[in-house]
Order: sequence, then structure tokens, then C-alpha cells
Amino acid sequence: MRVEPLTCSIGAELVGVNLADAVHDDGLFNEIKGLLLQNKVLFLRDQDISRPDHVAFARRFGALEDHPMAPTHPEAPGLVQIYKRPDQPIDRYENAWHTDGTWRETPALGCVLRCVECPPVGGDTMWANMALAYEKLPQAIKQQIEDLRANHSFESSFAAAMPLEQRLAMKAQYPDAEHPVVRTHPETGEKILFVNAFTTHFTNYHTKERVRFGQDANPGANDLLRYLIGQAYIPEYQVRWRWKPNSIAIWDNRSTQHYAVMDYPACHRKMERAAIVGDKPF
Ligand SMILES: O=C(O)CCC(=O)C(=O)O
Ligand SMILES: [Fe+2]
Repeated sequence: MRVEPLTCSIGAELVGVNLADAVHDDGLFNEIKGLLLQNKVLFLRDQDISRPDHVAFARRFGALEDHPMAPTHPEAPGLVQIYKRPDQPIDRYENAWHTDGTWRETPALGCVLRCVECPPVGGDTMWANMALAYEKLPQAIKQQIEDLRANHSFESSFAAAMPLEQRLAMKAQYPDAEHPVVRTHPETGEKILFVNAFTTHFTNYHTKERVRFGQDANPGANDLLRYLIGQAYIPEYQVRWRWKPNSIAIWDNRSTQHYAVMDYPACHRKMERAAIVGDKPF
């Protein structure tokens, strides 16, 4: 196996690996898992993997999530279909920087996403390294946010396009979740900046006198939250991946955000994803 970094910050392509082999090969699986912790997103091309093997590979990391909105594949329960058809409106909710499912008590550990069909050009996906984003924060900001907690809601993002009744039903099932603004990676111990498009507000901003933020003489919680959310937008923390059919991305959802670029005209874009259940951020 060859490991080819795609940037200096995040993401590596694995060349010469058949992901289906890792379903039964413990050594190979552990190597891939280690590389994932190190690089945060792994990419592979030309993976002619069956849907059951796609699911079986993802299952090696843990149980798979269900998705409240997307249908799972009839051939492979646990595999969620993200299909974009030419007759659908272009706007979709994945084109915002986000960490999957932070509106849940336990956001996903990670995802294994395969491209089935994609536009000839456009429709890339981008990821950002949120451990690096944390590390690069000014010391004063790090001190300011160390014990902050924040509220996360699906309503602040994709629910905007949902009919009200569906939204209320989902809200009953998934009330808002509260997470630390800086989480600790349960496996690597890294500190991670953990706010994204689902984050609505801080829940304990008032408990400590906050230091001055930027040029603003009267700093507000919202300014700080916008600033922190904006760290994912910095290109030095990002990688951008160009899809082809049978390309696969595996990401650590605990330490990254991603953004599905919506720059292509009406066409088919078919992705299939298996999301792995994560633990409670601390
Ligand atoms: O379609 C993509 O490229 C990624 C969409 C997304 O945000 C996800 O699968 O979590
Ligand atoms: Fe996502």
C-alpha cells in the first residue's frame, strides 16, 4: 500500500489497496484505522466493492447509524443513498461546512462514502482539519473557550427546507444536543474545535468573564461563535476531493468538517454512505 498525502494538513490517498480485503484482514484494517486517525480523511480510487462489503467494512469501526431522512439501500441495510436527480432543486443542505449529526447526543464517529455516479466536472467534496483549526487559534481565544458549551440543532441547517410537520416530528425525536466547544478526541487525545453549521449558541457563555474579542470593544457571544465557525473556511486547513465512480472517502467525523460543493448543473450525482455510531463528545 502507498500512502500519498494530498495536502500538508489533512487527507491522504491510499493506493494499491482493495478495501474489501480489510473486511476480513485484521492487519490491513488496523493499518487503515491508524492512517485514518493520522490523516483524518482517506481517499481511494477504483474500489469495485459490493454494497454488502461496503457496509461490512464500515461495521468494523462500530455499529452503523440510521438516517432520519434518507432511505437506506434495499440490498444493504445501513447504506444510505444520497441521490441527486436532475429534476431536483439544486440547493441541498450538504453545501455548508458541517460535522455530521452534531444535533444528536452522539454524533457519528465517521463515514465511508462511495461515489456511484457523478457529474463530469464539479460536485467535489471538501474536508477541514478541526484539530489543526484549534491548534492555530490565538492563545487568548483558547483560554476563552476552554470550558464553553454550545447548543446544536438540525433546525439551524437542513431543516429550513423541511415541511413544518416533518420538522416538528423530527424535533420530538431529536431534541437539541449540547456539546463542548472544544472536544477531546477519544483515541488520539487531540483537542478539536467542535462548532459547525448546526451550532446555534453557547449555553454557558455567561459563567465566566470573557476576554476582549478582536476589535470589538463590546464583544458578544455571537461574534465569537461566528469567528469559531469560520475557522473551517480557512483553506490551509482543507482538502478538496474530485470524485469519480467507485472513489471512496473515509473520514473521522470527530476531528473534521466537510462541505459538498454544489457547483454543478442539473445532473445525476449518486453517493452511498455508511455512517458509524459515535460516542458522546467530552
Ligand atoms: O455528498 C457528499 O459529497 C457528502 C455529503 C455529506 O455531507 C455527507 O454524506 O455527510
Ligand atoms: Fe455530511
